[in-house]
Amino acid sequence: MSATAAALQPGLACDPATLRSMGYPRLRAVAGDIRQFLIENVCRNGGHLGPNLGVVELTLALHRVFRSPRDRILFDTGHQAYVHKIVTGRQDFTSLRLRDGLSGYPSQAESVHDIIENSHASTALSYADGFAKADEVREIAGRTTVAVVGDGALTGGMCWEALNNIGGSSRPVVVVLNDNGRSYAATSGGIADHLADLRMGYGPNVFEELGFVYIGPVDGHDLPALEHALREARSYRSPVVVHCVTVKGNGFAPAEADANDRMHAVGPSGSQSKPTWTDVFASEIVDIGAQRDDVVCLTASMLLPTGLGEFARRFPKRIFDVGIAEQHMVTSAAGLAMGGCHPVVAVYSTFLNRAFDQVLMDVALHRLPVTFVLDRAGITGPDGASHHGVWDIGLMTAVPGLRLAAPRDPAQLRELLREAVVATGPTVVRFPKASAGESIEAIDRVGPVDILRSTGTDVLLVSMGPVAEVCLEAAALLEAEGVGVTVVDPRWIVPCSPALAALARAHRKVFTVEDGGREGSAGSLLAQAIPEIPVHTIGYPRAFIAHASRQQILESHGFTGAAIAATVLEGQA
Ligand SMILES: Cc1ncc(C[n+]2csc(CCOP(=O)(O)OP(=O)(O)O)c2C)c(N)n1
Ligand SMILES: CC(=O)[C@@H](O)[C@H](O)COP(=O)(O)O
Ligand SMILES: [Mg+2]
Repeated sequence: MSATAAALQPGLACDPATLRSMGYPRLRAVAGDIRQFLIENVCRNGGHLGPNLGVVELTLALHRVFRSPRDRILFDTGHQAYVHKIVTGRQDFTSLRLRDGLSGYPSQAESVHDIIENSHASTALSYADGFAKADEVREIAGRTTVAVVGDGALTGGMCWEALNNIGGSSRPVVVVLNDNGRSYAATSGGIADHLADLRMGYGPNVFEELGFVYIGPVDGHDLPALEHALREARSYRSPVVVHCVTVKGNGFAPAEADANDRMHAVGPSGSQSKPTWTDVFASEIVDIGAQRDDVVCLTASMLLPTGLGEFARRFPKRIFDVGIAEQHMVTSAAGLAMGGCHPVVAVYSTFLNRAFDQVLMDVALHRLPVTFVLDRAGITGPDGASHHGVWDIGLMTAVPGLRLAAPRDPAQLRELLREAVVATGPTVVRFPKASAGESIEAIDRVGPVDILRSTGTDVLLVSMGPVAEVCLEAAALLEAEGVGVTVVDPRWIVPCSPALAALARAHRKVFTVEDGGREGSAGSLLAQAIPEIPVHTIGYPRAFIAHASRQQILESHGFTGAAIAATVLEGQA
């Protein structure tokens, strides 16, 4: 019987205890129901379909062999934890990734079975190392720490730092390698080649060399084989790697046939796709690449999501996919720059967080011409707190010599990207996960600063990035209240330009609006430049912001014309 669209067939108990009481025929039927449930619900609401279809049997086996939450089951990245949620009491996916609904990642608030909420890859083995050490220090025996890590995540350096610490110890850690041969695209490089050898059953085994017992390759869709391997792993009471071979998108032909990414992440059904900021970048970087043969592009396993697909097709010798390895990517870009290239590092804002030291000490300290293109900057939405790109401005304001641009529209993205790739030092260009919108013309330009509207000097409204439309709406509302407003767009928001400071000094009050955190904001740089004039910064609080749609979060944080106008009027008082 196929599962209903809203929830698994009522009464289909598939909690861990019930799962343990089932025979394999019944289990296989449950696996089929779960697969159908995932297809119906994720295709409707959006989410990570391919990864979860690939771990149905694996997750059932994990919960039959290990006793969560006493045994911890950690999911690396967490995008593949839907089945885990279904078997731990959360079978209504109608609210998946919606405001106040089910998170698309493990959530401690949802269940005692959920542990890692961070959606950044390659962390689970380090958590496992810590948990196992804590049990040893506290002399808690008899439980196992299990970490499920994908072959893509395994290309992340943190995994190998953790393997170095876990291997050879006597701590009961079971690493379940979910090897489907893909990140988004097929994984490549030395680790991928080694895993391919192991999948064929031959070759020296890196895990054994590091002090692990290696069990595998195991068919990741064969329930008896999986359980046998996991029971054996549990029995060793020492570090073990169980190498499971799975199929991303298993059981759903359109996913299995998806050459790009096996339906890694699908949008809500019926969602219209207007040209996005990523599309604008994707076309401009190809034009730049055609004119500049020193321009090379780098991605951390996200070639298509960051818009580099066409660049890769046109310039196959000038594209580098380094795996999920942002720290390495940045310092490799530093090497490329020292070697005479102009690297363009395309990365989601939130994932650059982990490469801050590399930006600071490997790129900026050497004053290198590297351009960072930060997609998904600002609020992203359904992926929740660890995916919002709200820290990049604050981090980058601390980097000496680095300049950061926040385009307001497609035309400015093209213009600022071209300015960035001819800069002699490090530059950043950031834009959100959103449709690119219409161009917003300037009425004048003072130095690098665009004047968008000017009806008086009571208030200077500084629009930074994709907020010009709501700033202009606010200005119209304020003018109706008799407040004279000038709206400007600095374009380069870090560091604060003298032209912007001079404009601000000609006004009574200054308000800045930016799609980023208030702490360390570009607005705070302006405030430091003009201490004699009050500057009010509109941005996000120093908080982790829960998942909802981008628009819902923008509105709830005052990013509307009316709310900005009200803030200005209050500030005027
Ligand atoms: C640090 C970091 N970089 C990039 C991403 C984006 N991302 C999410 S899932 C994924 C691929 C993960 O591949 P794998 O670990 O093999 O899991 P699978 O989807 O194949 O199950 C990537 C690159 C991320 N979550 N974290
Ligand atoms: C889990 C992960 O990090 C990515 O799959 C992310 O969910 C993709 O985000 P976008 O949908 O914004 O590309
Ligand atoms: Mg994978």
